[in-house]
Amino acid sequence: MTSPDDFDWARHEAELTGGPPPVDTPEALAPQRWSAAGLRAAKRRPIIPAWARSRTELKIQARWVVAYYTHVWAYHLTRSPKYAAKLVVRAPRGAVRLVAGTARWVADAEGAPVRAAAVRRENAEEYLKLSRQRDARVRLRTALLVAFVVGGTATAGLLVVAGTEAAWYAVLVAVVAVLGVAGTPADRPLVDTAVSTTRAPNLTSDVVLSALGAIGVAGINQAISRRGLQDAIRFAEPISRDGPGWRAVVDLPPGVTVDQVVEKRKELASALSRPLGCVWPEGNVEVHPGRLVLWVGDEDLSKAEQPAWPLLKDGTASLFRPVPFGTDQRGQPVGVTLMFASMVIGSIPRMGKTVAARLLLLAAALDVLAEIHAYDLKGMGDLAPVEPVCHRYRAGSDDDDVAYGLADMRELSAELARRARVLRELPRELCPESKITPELAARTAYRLHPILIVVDEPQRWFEHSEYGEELREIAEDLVRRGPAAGIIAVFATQRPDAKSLPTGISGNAVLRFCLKVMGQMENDMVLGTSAYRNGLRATMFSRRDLGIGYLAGEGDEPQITRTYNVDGPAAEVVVRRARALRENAGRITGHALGEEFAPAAVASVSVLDDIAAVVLSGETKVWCETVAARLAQLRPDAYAGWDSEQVTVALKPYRVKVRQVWGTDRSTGLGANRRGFERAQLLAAIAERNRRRDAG
Ligand SMILES: Nc1ncnc2c1ncn2[C@@H]1O[C@H](COP(=O)(O)OP(=O)(O)OP(=O)(O)O)[C@@H](O)[C@H]1O
Repeated sequence: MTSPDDFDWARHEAELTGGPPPVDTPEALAPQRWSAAGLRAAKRRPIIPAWARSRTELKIQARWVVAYYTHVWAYHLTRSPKYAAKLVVRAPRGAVRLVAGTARWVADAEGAPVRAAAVRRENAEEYLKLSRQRDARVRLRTALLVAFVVGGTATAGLLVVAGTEAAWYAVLVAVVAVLGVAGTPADRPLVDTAVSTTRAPNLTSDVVLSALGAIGVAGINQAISRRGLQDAIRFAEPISRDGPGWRAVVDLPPGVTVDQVVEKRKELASALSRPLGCVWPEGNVEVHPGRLVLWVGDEDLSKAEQPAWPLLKDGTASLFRPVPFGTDQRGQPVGVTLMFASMVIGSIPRMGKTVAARLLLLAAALDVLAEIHAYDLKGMGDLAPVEPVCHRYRAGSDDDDVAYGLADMRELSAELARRARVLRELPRELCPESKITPELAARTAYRLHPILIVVDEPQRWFEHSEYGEELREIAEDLVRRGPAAGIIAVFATQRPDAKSLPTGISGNAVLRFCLKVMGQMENDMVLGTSAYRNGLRATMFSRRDLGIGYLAGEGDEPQITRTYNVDGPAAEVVVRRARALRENAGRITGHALGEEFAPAAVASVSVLDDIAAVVLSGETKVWCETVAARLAQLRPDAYAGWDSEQVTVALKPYRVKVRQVWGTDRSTGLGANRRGFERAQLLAAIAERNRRRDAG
């Protein structure tokens, strides 16, 4: 027999009532109440708005207000004679209007139609009431008028008898001005407009709904046909002004994700009848994947006027703080904090990578502590403006250019090892959390200042037949371990594929700036795995969106950013100022100082051959640290500062396995297991390299 618990009560109840059992419990249907837990989880809005918290932004806003009102004031001042003439011409008409208006007011003309209506209705009682009211009004107003005329005449008489000539003119001007204003026709204002604005159409819920219904997303269309337009798509917040545009927050129908709409940005712009550069759909995955934040600007972002780079004319920068990089769609400044990060910049050709990379170099130039290494491997001279402040600089990708880069990268690799040692050994109170602080960076004794290396088109390094592998290994190592030691590596490429941006670089960069790309693979290469799937699609940018891209890694959320466009000549001016700052601070080094850097000698020696030279023939296994010490003795200019890590990095491209090997510590005479390799593997790697080299 069925027990009461096994009995399907819901089904039988449904059969009796003729409907399906309710899915939502009463609790789920009850309206939400305020709760302490809810309040604790609530997001607090900043007390002081973002623009007032940033000194740069405050400066920009203040500058705008001053510039705006100076313009308006100067504009009207230059037209004041014209305004005066207009007032004089309009004064007679003003006088007529004033007299006629006063007469109508005294005679209570505005009540005439009501009294006439009472007459037409033959309503004697109402007419009598209205007449009495009119008589009282006329009496009062006539008395007021008489008093005003008597007072006015007496004042005028007093002025004529006792007033100065200046007072007469002042009164005359005032009277003419008042009459002129009174005589101004409604359709021809007295003053011209000092600024012209083109108001874009307002964004209303109807416009958004019908646009979303028109872009051909199957899930939206099905929901609309099932539930109707108004019920299929809901607005999570009221549509509001947000900067120079409108912001609509929409919950797409269940099952539809934001990336489906982002993909149709062009169709959406067409459905909204707005230029493509005005329509910016984005997701808010933190809420749910169907939460669409649609920002529709008044002006095409690529055409909208952008403020000048805040550091263009004055100011200095610190790489420990965000440096001005661009503005978002709303015109708000976007900064980039370079310290403790590596960065990749990618896009199809001619979208603004070099301008973005140069901007970072300019900011670094204005931080006198920063040591700059710049590589323009395209060789077009785009980075030439920053050459006067570079510690290392090279344009081009011929063999000797790549050799120069390799020599520098080896130096940086050794510097990385030195810094790691210094940071390890520094007292905790000086270096909490083993992190470089601005104070530590400023202390010359430790040489822990920020180092920025920017490589434009790094694939030309990585594809080099002889040095490519080693360059790639060091670059990956710098991206991985450099940030913690204050070495910031920035790679900008127009070919974001595995060869140009090896996974060791693309996977480990903290900051990412992706201008227009053509496909999902390049998109994810620059913005990170799954970026495309999460609706972060730099494919939506058009070819006209120069300098506009997704910047990820700076804030909580990736943001659309349009870089400041500092062109070559402007960059030169900034660098002149930066060089003067650096000269004053005694911070001109390396290339900028005219120092000879002998890359050919350094790079022409092969690390592999040098390692082979220091491994003795009787040693079957050798520790990396032993090799590092011997290399430093062999060629101090190339290997000073090397430790076990550098030897590991140098051997990696040649597939010599570094693992724990048994050996004897010569200083203590004790045996130990430490990182090292087998000589046989090293010799095999050299043989393989020689074979490949001979094969061409
Ligand atoms: N923020 C910006 N605003 C307006 N125009 C820009 C902006 N950034 C770059 N541009 C323009 O875009 C064009 C291409 O810039 P840039 O040389 O930096 O591109 P690129 O991606 O480095 O090109 P390539 O792939 O050839 O290296 C230039 O004419 C530049 O003036």
